[in-house]
Amino acid sequence: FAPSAFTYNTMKAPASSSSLNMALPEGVTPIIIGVAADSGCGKSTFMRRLTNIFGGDVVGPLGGGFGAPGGWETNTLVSDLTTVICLDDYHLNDRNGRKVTGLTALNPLENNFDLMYEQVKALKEGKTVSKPIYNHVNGTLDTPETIEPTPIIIFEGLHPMHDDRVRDLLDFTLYLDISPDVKLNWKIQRDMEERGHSLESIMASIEARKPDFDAYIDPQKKLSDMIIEVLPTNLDKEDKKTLRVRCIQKEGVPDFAPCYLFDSGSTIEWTPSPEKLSSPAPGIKLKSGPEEYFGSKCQVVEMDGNFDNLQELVYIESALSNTKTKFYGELTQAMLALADAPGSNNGTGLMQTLAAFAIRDLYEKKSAQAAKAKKESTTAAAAA
Ligand SMILES: Nc1ncnc2c1ncn2[C@@H]1O[C@H](COP(=O)(O)OP(=O)(O)OP(=O)(O)O)[C@@H](O)[C@H]1O
Ligand SMILES: O=C(CO)[C@H](O)[C@H](O)COP(=O)(O)O
Repeated sequence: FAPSAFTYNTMKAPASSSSLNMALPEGVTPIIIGVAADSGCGKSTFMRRLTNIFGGDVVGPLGGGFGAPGGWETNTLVSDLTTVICLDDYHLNDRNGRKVTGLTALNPLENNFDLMYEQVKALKEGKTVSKPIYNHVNGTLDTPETIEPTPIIIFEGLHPMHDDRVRDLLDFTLYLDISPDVKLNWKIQRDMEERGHSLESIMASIEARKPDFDAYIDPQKKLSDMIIEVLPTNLDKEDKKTLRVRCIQKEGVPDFAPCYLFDSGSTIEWTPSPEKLSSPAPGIKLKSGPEEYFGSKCQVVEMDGNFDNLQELVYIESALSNTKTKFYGELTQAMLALADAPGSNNGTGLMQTLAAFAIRDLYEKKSAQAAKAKKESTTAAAAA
């Protein structure tokens, strides 16, 4: 049984709190990434792309054994280098408790930011923590699980950037900004077609969450280093399925150089040759250039439309610079490895994969800096 990030919300952790993930190498400070999005906006899919880039087996939460008698639900996903922690685990009250307060889980008052801060800080310092678990099946707060730090720790969920103390600890932040129409389509696909919910209940749930989403979740996009915006296509106003995806990358983020098409600083609109990249109607168009996003200077790469043949993506890869890949074709290869994942024929998969390479690059730069600093301090100590 090979676990995938698609299943991690329902995996069972072993009753034991032992962990099989790789110990943190001496002197390495974990890098901490925040990924913010509403529920049902593609976080699990993105996590799957990210852990795929880092390689190593996804050993399952706390080292496998899930499904063991007496195991419990966990939201944590552990692989060799990465640990993905779901911030739902920091809900203050269980589902019944929220019925009493009358507040939604999106409201900051329903989340324990003091504990979140303490645990993000401890993990960043290389310490082990005992983290609560929010059980989405029962709506209960379950027995905490032991989390040991790995070199990369990802905090994904509703509020990674809401609390200043937590935000200051994050080395890189990402927001998945899914437009309301697209969000509804994805919800219908999952909750109606796969989970048997009615259209009315899906619409009612989105409506009920909207005020708190607007007040507490959406504002985090302004604070993010990278925003992946998913919108309906501009190529055909009648087309409700095709997506336009924009990767908004802030300038001036330490150790992060934005990706662009053809020429840095230029504004480019590009319709790839249909001989080299076949696409179904309404076609495909790319753009790249500098923009302002809520007062910050950014570099934006955009793809509108779908492609027919994933192998041909290498043509687009050849036009992209600063992808942080290690060899030509690695981007296409990473997309091909997860060809079955949602968004593999459009800009959502492409931009998520670019984000994953950016995070790998950041990790490698920070590790190299830590190794250099350690060597210098050892040399200085020996000389003294
Ligand atoms: N790029 C995409 N293209 C098309 N559909 C997508 C894409 N990403 C996600 N979806 C759809 O949205 C659904 C939710 O995606 P996913 O489970 O990754 O979101 P999530 O943010 O992890 O959700 P939750 O927080 O509720 O667990 C998927 O089942 C799929 O139907
Ligand atoms: O927004 C959510 C997840 O990101 C959930 O609504 C929240 O965690 C509460 O969960 P549930 O609805 O299963 O009680």
